[in-house]
Amino acid sequence: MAFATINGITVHYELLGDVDAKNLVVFSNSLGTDFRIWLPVFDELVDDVSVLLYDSRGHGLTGGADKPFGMDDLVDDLIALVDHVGIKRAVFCGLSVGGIICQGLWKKRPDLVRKLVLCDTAPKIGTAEAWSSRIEAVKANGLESIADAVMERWFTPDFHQERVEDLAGYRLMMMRQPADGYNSTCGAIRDTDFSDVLPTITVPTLVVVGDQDGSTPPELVKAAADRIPGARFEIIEGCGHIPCVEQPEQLAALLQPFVRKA
Ligand SMILES: O=C(O)CCC(=O)CC(=O)O
Repeated sequence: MAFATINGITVHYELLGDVDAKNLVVFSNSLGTDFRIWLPVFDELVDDVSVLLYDSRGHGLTGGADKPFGMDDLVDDLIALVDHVGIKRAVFCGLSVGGIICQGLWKKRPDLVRKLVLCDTAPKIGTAEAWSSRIEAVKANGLESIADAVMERWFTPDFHQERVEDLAGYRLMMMRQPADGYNSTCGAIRDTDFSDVLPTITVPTLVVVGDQDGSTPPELVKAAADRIPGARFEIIEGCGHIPCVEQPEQLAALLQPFVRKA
């Protein structure tokens, strides 16, 4: 558990392994989660893969929820954290809004990126109307009022039935995010479209999606992969929006050889 002051806010991060490791992966979390979503994947990784985990602005133990922020802030935080830790180049793996942040990182600082792993993400997610009405619902009635609908999108019916305790835990994780941080992140997603960035990506890129993702469906994610020259697209079976939680073995089995390949 480590903290740094980055761009005027406290950022919570964890470096597991060696900052100079060739196989270093930086993970960026999704809306309504903190970096613990990646721990089931970390458990599957072999010794020569090191990881940097962090909570994005307005989420987890990272500050910044008290002032409005946008995608530029989220991308600048990742760049500043990577510089702070002393990483020269790494594989960046982002889930959903975390994947959008990684696209923004590629746009601003391609020198930092060895490879990209984009999970359940797209250059543009959802419509402006849907994001604005979600923000209004959270302002009016809090995160609990949307929690059940979010869980339907995050996890498959099998997960709901068979992993009742985990479902309750991840529901709590979502509801414990600061509502203002959640809403600023919704606004950042609403106001971002990196469609023109994808064709500029020149590093090896792996794009994955859960076959039952209710937030960023396979067609949307496949369309994103199709815009990235040479990108590999893979579907994770029996999985909703959060493969690192629902199918960590399948995600690790794709991620690990991709990261380790010279
Ligand atoms: O998960 C994200 O980062 C954004 C996509 C989304 O809407 C997730 C959800 O369904 O709440």
